[in-house]
Amino acid sequence: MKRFFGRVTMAEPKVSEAEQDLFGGRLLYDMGWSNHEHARLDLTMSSALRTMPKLVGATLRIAWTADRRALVAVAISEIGQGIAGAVSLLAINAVMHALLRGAGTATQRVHALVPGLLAAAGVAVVNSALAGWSTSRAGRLEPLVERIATTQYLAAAASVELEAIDDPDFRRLIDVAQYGPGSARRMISACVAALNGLIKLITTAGVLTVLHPVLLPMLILIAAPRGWGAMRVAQERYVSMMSWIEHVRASRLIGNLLTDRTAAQEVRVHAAGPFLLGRYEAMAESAEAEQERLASSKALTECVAAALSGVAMAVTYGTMFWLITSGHMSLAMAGTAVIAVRSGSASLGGLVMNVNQLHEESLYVRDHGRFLAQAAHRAIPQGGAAVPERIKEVSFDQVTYRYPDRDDAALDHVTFTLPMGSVTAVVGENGSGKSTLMKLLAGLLLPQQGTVHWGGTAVTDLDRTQVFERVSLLTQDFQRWPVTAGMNIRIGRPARSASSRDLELSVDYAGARPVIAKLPAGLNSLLARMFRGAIELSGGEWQKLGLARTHWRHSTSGADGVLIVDEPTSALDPQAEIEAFQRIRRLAAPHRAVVLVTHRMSGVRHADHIYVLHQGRLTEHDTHDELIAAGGRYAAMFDAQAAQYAPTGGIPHPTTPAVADPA
Ligand SMILES: Nc1ncnc2c1ncn2[C@@H]1O[C@H](COP(=O)(O)OP(=O)(O)OP(=O)(O)O)[C@@H](O)[C@H]1O
Repeated sequence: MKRFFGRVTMAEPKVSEAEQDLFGGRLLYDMGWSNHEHARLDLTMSSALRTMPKLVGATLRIAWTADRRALVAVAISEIGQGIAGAVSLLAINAVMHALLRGAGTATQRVHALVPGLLAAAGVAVVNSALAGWSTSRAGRLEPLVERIATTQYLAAAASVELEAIDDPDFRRLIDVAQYGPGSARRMISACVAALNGLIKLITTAGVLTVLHPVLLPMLILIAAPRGWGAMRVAQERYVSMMSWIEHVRASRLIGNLLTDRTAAQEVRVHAAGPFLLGRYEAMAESAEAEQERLASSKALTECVAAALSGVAMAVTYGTMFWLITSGHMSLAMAGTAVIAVRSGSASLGGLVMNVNQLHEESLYVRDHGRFLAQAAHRAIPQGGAAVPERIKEVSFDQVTYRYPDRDDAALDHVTFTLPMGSVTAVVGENGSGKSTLMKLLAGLLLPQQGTVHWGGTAVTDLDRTQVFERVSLLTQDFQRWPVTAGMNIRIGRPARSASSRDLELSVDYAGARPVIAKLPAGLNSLLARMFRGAIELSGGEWQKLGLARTHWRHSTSGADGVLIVDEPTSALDPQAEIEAFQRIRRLAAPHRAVVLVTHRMSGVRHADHIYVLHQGRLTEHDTHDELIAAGGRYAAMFDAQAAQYAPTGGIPHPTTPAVADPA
């Protein structure tokens, strides 16, 4: 009994040898939608019904704002179909009466059938017209609702502070909310189907009650086991899915690695391919066994449900037989009742399934709503003071910043000034806080302590959109947009239209002319490997395009601003690197402050100011010559790199392998 009626539980799937080997144990994805585990497991009819109105209401509100006429049309046509169903039952009842209880000759009785049959045919025509109307209107609403929900999602994600994007909890919410729009779309069809089922059920129940009050509980008795069966199968499926989801994803991850482009070389040369394929097969086999178990369990549950429903059906027909023989019900009435019971039980079974689906989808719609609310809370504030055309300098005053999930500050009481027209270099070991400093400078992060001033005004009081307007970024992981080469440059200031000729200056500035000359359609060549005919550039060629983009952005603004260049030359050959540093230096103009972050000490020496960061603190500050003379951390870093090029530099000899080759 407990097997069928107890709570659905499942043993934790055994960690396969392959998972143990590859991941060191069970893989737990840091994905938001595993948050649904508890909500999904709580998938009982009562909990589904309790939360339903609010969640359905949220989707219907989107539909209402999207196209209220279409929504009203769907509602009217569904209600109309329900009424048509009831009228059709009454017409059938009239036909039964004329056939079984009518007086007169056979011809006269057949004639008496005609009005009832005509009414039934008319109702069927109206019913299918209404169904068509509903389908067409719902077909308009569904994509509209999905589009609105998707646009809301994308707009909200793009408008939040960078800090929110770095926050793991918020990232999880972004992950899970992406399923909301698709669910909202499916909720429309599930709502329509549920409304249809509900109205049909109410009208059938009404007709049955008119025929004989005892038939209504009988109807519920017949449909209830099927509803229970559907719910039970769904619960088992969810429990299994939630228990196996990590396993399935892990095997998919392994499978993807075998086709992945970046892994392709090692898959072949290191023979990682056959190794991973073996692990993939082992993991897939255990997932298949679970699918088989689930299918057998479903078959068994459905058999039990059908048997219970059959028993209830037999009791109903037995009761009807007794009612007929005891003279409480006419034969004609019984005929109508049989039809009503059959259509009513189908409606009830369908309704249970639809409510079930609504509940499932509504979990994702709820996450979508939660994401929109939190994103609004964490959005970059609109408005603020205008940034003056001339600001003379940008300065940091005792600025401290700590990432949300970190104990130590990435930047600790940092104070410095960037005058317009200067080139400032920031150096320091990995993780010393250079990139964080750049994000604060760009207004992407706000200090938790201290102030960043643009001119005389704190960045927190300024209109952030205007602050962003004054910043140009060229970071080591700059965006390689999957668009044409020309658009990859123009997108530095996308609002401004530009012809190929307009972009030429930037192309020349970045030394990218040979790169463009090699492309089949010049600036019009598509740089997106996923599309047919697109071209792939090398890392260094991409960096030249990135530099051209930065130039385009700067050359299209005359106001005071900051150019942030973070490791711009990591992929350039030595000659291109020297030229790139010279170009970056030339970018310092009276109305521009250039900030350069690099580990290449040769590119730093000509900067006007050099700041050394160590564990989030500014430890040294001066010109190259002064810092070398001081013999501190900067001098040590410079000497270490210079020593690599010294003729006497020792090259380590090959050593005996630490792990002996197997004999
Ligand atoms: N998004 C983030 N979330 C949490 N911690 C971060 C994040 N970004 C950086 N950190 C941490 O902040 C510290 C400073 O990182 P940052 O990237 O600013 O260093 P960096 O000097 O630019 O390093 P590198 O030279 O390697 O690029 C590091 O300890 C790093 O792990």
